[in-house]
Amino acid sequence: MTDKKELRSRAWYGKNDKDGFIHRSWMKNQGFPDHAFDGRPIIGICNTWSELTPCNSGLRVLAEGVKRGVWEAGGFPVEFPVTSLGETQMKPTAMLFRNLLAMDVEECIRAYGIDGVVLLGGCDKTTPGQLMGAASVDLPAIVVSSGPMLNGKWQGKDIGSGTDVWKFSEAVRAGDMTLQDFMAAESGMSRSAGVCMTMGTASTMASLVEAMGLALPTNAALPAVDARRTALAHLTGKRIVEMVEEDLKPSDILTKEAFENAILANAAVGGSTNAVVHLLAIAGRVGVDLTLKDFEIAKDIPLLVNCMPSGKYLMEDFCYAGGMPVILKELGDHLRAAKTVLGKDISDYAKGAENFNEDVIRTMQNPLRPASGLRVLKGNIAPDGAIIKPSAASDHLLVHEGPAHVFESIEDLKATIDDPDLPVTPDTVLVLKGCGPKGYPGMPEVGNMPIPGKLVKQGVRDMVRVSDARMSGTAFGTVVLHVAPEAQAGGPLGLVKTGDMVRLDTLKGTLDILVSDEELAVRRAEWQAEPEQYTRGYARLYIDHVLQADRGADLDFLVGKDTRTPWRESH
Ligand SMILES: CC(C)(O)[C@@H](O)C(=O)O
Repeated sequence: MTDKKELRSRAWYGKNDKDGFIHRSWMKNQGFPDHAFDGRPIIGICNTWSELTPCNSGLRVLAEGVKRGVWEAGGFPVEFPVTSLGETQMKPTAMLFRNLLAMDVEECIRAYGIDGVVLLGGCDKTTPGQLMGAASVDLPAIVVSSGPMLNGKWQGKDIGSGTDVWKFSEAVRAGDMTLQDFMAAESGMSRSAGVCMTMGTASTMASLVEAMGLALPTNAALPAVDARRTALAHLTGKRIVEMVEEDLKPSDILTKEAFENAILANAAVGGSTNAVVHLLAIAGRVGVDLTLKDFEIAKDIPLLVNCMPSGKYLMEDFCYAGGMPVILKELGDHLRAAKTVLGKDISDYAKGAENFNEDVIRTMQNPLRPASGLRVLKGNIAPDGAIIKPSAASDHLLVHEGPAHVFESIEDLKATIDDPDLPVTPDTVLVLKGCGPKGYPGMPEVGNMPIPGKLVKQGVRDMVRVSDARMSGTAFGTVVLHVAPEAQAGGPLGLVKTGDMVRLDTLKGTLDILVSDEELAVRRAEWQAEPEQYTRGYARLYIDHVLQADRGADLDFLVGKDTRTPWRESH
């Protein structure tokens, strides 16, 4: 007799009837011996590898590392593919499909006879999509991230994914860089497997995964092609078998405190604004009451990681300086008590951490910026909130008043932004509508609008920009994002007109247009939503059910979880 809980996989592979025969026999066509089905933990390796997701192109190697570890620990590893989302390849935006991936992951984990799962992801949306899906089933789960690409190199200098693309393309528009050089830089920027080697969204999410204790220490920063990442995958395979034995589930790890640690860490690393929608969506799955207001806990956390876009180095440098364990050590008492995949407190990740380069990883006493947390804004054009990343903004624009120039759509922006007669000055506030979850659809990374051509040529590099869009985690500028509700959902952003005075006060946390309520009521009565362009399939489902940015842009019917094991057989 044993008091051990019967493994979930026994409902598939532990039966001596027709159903057990079917489940085992067909699996045996891959050469798995009888003892693979002897009651050992079966570990799913949920792989988002795809040639169309360059960030995840190294995941096949890591999957093999995980398998070695699972076998070594006495488990049985089975790899399965799920939808993969190539951030830089998908139109209109990979974000449209994050919830589709989450559904795919959730349904696969639930439908298959596995006891625990290793999530192999890394590209921006694959990390949150996998976590959302896994949290909704709540089997033991652990992450291995793709890891960043090697530092970009070009003309003897380090160049960073995304961040330098935005800089170079503005330089071309300003006439400061030749098109030939621009094209040549492309090959030097992406030199190995892995995700953006700036602190973009992918590395941000990997850093937060580590800060939430969902992956083994050092997972965030080890370069994708560093052999130590394959060793980490091996160790992760060993650990997930133990986690199944301990019944250590996402709901044990993803507490409110873990989300608070992610928010604190996001400030310290100068992380992506996209973390906000992803953390809110993951929290919704596990039933943690996380709101935009909770992001304010980090407003006085200093910027410690000197990586682009907020600083100058890249992820390889961050890794060699000591990586996330050093950040967790610096955060020290700010960190909340929270259990990790190791079954211990998160503070355990910081033990033995050593800072090998205090310019790359600053100390609390000598930060890059004294306060780095994202700021939440509210006001008459963002009643449910908007966000701004002060560490990537220009100090002189953080409190600003100026006339709006409105782009009614992304097409309007693209057609007019380089018009030499565009009526804008450096004080103008650029406002873009129609780029929220329903509007685009999918809430793309277009919030960091280009500076109007005539101003770029005058040397202007930043202006206040406001939209219902997101922006790349690698981008910079005084950019107000995620305005909720979005214009297409009837939010007051849709009522802004060119010439309205806009007041941004990042210090007070406000964003308003100086237009009377009466005038706004008149405009509202005349307002009409744009005609829908996506009328079928998943996009239709998405538009009908997506929640606004302040609720993580999940689908309304995916919030929460269902931890039941399917009880009906397939034959
Ligand atoms: C650079 C990208 C594609 O925009 C994204 O990966 C991000 O960091 O947000």
